[in-house]
Amino acid sequence: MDTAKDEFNIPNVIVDPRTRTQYSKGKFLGKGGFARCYELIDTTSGQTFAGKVVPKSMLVKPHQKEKMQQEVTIHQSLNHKHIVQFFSYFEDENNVYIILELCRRRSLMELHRRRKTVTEPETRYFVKQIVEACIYLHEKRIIHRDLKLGNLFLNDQMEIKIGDFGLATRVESESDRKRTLCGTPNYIAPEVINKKGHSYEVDVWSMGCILYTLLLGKPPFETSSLKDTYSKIRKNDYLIPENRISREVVLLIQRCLRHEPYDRPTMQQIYMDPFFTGFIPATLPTSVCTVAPRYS
Ligand SMILES: COc1cc(C(=O)NC2CCN(C)CC2)ccc1Nc1cc2c(cn1)c(C)nn2-c1cc(Cl)cc(CCC(N)=O)c1
Repeated sequence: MDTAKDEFNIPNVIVDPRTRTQYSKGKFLGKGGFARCYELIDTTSGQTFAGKVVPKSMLVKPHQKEKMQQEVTIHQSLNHKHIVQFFSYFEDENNVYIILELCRRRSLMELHRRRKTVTEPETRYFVKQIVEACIYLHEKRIIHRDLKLGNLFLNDQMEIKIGDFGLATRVESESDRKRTLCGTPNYIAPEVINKKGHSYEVDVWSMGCILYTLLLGKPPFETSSLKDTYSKIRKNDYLIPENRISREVVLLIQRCLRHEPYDRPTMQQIYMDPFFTGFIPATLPTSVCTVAPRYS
């Protein structure tokens, strides 16, 4: 067995001791938090996965171990068309490995960066899939808490797959309000900044930010400093140029970005919103990663 190691102590052949599956290490895909992500190829089936690799040297403090365990426990429990499939989790002497569904078209972040704004039919197509997955999560009493373009992965069929449950949590009861969030969500809700209790409504807030960013080309509260962004979020200070997008989606964004959590719609109510009565393409070509589609 080839035990050659590169600078990150990842052997070129990785073995899952439980299933005895052998993976060869492929292309570096990117990094996030403590993790580095690689293509991992099952040497028997030839199937390629996204392998998140976390050095154990990064998991020394108890709360870091607990956070990793929480991510695995939650992600392992999920099974939905629009959520990244969790396949396996194992470790060797140096690293922890999480074997996940590979999404070859990367994420909405790259599409957004390339396209700047997307059309309303594309937005309905993507957001409908995200909301279906969130209805499933909230029914299982799970809050994702870090819905953002970079966590909304895309497969070769241009289907959405929600990933990265590193900030996700389980709500103990319907009245349970979470008080802590260790980490900094990208589209952070005001009740999290103000350290009030928070719950499912933080994912709805993120949906408002995602809708705004896809359609208008930049996030609603963006400034040059985190402090100023937090101040705008606290004051609910954002503008929607109403002449550029339809009335329905202006109203939907405004409802999702209401300062008070209980004033926001549930995911089910978003799903039933008039915005989704507009044209929704059944599929999208991969060309939308670079150019707007022409609807026949
Ligand atoms: C073929 O599939 C992919 C390719 C690429 C890619 O082309 N990355 C290039 C690699 C070379 N450098 C120079 C530019 C980016 C990136 C992601 C791919 N797929 C891909 C990546 C995936 C997943 C599924 N599928 C999952 C699940 N988790 N992660 C994951 C995990 C981490 Cl820790 C970091 C990143 C990178 C940040 C990001 N949001 O893309 C991703």
